[in-house]
Amino acid sequence: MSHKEPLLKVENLKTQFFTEEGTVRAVDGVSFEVQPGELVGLVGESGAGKSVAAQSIMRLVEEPGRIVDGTVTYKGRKLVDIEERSDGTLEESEEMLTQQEMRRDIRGKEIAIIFQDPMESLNPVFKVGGQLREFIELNRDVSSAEAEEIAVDMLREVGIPEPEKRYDEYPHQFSGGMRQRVLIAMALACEPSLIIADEPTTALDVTVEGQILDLVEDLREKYNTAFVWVTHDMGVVAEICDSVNVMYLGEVIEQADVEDLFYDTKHPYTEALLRSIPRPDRTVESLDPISGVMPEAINPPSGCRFHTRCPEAREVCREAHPKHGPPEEGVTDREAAEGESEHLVSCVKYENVDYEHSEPLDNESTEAFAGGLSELRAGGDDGE
Ligand SMILES: Nc1ncnc2c1ncn2[C@@H]1O[C@H](COP(=O)(O)OP(=O)(O)OP(=O)(O)O)[C@@H](O)[C@H]1O
Repeated sequence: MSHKEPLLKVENLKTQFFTEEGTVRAVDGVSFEVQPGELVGLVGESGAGKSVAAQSIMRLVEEPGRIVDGTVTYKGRKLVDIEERSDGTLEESEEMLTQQEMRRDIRGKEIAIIFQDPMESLNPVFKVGGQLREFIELNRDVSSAEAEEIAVDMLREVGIPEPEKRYDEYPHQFSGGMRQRVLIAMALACEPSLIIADEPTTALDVTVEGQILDLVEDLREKYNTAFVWVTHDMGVVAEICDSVNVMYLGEVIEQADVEDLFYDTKHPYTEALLRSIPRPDRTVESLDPISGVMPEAINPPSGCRFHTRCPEAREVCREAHPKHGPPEEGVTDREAAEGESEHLVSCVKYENVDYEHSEPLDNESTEAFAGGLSELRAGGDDGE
């Protein structure tokens, strides 16, 4: 979203799962950028496609999933460069890195990933220090003794008390927060330029989450590491993100700097997400969960995908798929989107179509308040 050369550029990324029930369009034309040292949020409800987008960047999508289109450029190298031909077959460019090159040059060293559940990433039968040391040895050109030294330093760096002693302990001897710190240590161990963090604090209680977010802020300043931060929690977004991509059913529907997103909100979905969390400038009484449950990504609604739940939906939203562009002056084509405005939104009400004259859709009667977004509300409530 800026004229500088970004660290990471994701363009029109599409990832689908080919299941017996049909094709799941998990990520459906997502574009965003990450500048060096920037913390970029990917936010949205469960099933929006955040995790699959994160996995796609690292080429870690598993069967029956496949990246079917798009480009991911990192420091000028093509992590993904796939084009869907008109006959539906896929063409990978020659520039696209092989899986071997991804393993050798990118994963761990250049881009590290932190998952929500540290127990998935840490082997319970090996000591924490040994796992950390092995990872460092594998990815950096150092001896075993040097790797051990770096590992202990990293444990200290992420705030683990008595790191020499904890080095010799097993994962189950660490609390959830401490385990997450170990994963952050592991992610940082090879001094990557980018860390992709997939809901790394969701399982933690609010106090520990706050400590981890503070730690990430400190480390980011020290190492100038950029982050892509996947979360469903707007409270987390407010606390640490520089810029934000709001996802709904596989699409980014609003992207902006964090201040603009919160104080100059454009998309009714973002508005709804923000209403569902407590904020200092709004009373708790006004908390309002989003009505309805997110539809399936196999059969996304026609037109604007949010129209079935949108309080501002009109007839036209059922038919017209909104373009992604700056909200001002109804500018909608991609050239304009790449111009001045850094705030992009996909909503028909900002386009020069017949929104004004279109009949409102009565969503409240068609979609009962089904109590969707319980997860989001829980995140928000905890944040109080
Ligand atoms: N292995 C799979 N097979 C089929 N569909 C999948 C698979 N993995 C993900 N999906 C589908 O892809 C879509 C996006 O899922 P994704 O996990 O990225 O959502 P998310 O926004 O990260 O939500 P969550 O926070 O629940 O992980 C969903 O519709 C999901 O059901």
